[in-house]
Amino acid sequence: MRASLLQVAVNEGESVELRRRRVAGLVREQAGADLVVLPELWTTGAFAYEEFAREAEPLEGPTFEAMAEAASDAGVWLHAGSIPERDPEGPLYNTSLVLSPSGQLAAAYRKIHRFGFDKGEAVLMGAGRELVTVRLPDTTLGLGTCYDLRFPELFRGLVDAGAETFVLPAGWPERRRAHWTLLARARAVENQAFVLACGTAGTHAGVPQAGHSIVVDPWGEVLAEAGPGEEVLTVEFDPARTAETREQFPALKDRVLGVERPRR
Ligand SMILES: NC(=O)CCC(=O)C(=O)O
Repeated sequence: MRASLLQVAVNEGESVELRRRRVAGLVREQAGADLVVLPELWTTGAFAYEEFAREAEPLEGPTFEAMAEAASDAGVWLHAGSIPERDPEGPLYNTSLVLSPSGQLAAAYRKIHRFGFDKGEAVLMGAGRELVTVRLPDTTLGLGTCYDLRFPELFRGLVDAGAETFVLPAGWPERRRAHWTLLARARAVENQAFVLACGTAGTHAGVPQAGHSIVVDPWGEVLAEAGPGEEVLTVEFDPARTAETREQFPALKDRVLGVERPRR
C-alpha cells in the first residue's frame, strides 16, 4: 500500500477557506496513493479554541464537500483529518472523517479523549463514545485522534475490533515531541500494528507544532518520519506484515487481563 501523510502548516495568516482549497489541491496531487491522511483540526488549528464555534460545521459541511471532491478526483481513500463538528442536537465534537475513493463518507470518529484538562477542547467539545474501524481493500483501519495516543486501552479495544493499521491525525505541540515519537512506537509494538500518525506544522494560537509525522511498522521500526515544516510524507508498506508479526511473535495471545477467556 502507498500512503501519503499531508503534514499541513496551520498558520494564522491563511484563512480557513484558502487552506481548504490549498489542501484539496494537495490531496489531488496524491493520485496513485491508496490512502491519504490529513491532520487533526487543520481548518482551525487544534489549539485555536476561540475558532472552534466560529468554524464548526455539520458532518457533511464545506470541509467534507471539498475533501469528497478531491478524494474522488484523485481516486484515493482519504482520512480527511478532523473538523470541529456541529451536532444540531448536542455539543461540538472533534470528528474525523474517512472518505472512499468515490467520495462517500465511509466513517466518522468523534475523539474520545479531549485535551486541555479543565479548559480548551476539554470543555468546548463533547466526548465521543464509540470505537471506529474502517475496512479498506487491504487492511482494517482503527481510528484515534491526537491525545488519544496516550490511552493504550483505546488501541487495545481497536485491536479487539479487528484493527491492523492505526491512523492518528494530530495537532501535537513541539514542546512534547519526544512523547509523540515514543508513544507512536509504543502503540505499534504493543498492538503489533502499523501506526500512521499525521501532525501539523506551523504555529497557531502561540503554540509551535511538532510536525514529525511518523509511520511505524508492527515491529516498532520507523518506516518514515517528516521534518518540522509542511511536508508530504509518502511511504510504501505491506499491510500483511501485521498478521505475520502477530503469528510469528504471538504476544497478543498471551493476554490475561481484559479478555473473556485467558489462555493460561
Ligand atoms: N490536540 C491534542 O490532543 C493535543 C495533545 C497533546 O498536546 C498531548 O497529548 O501532549
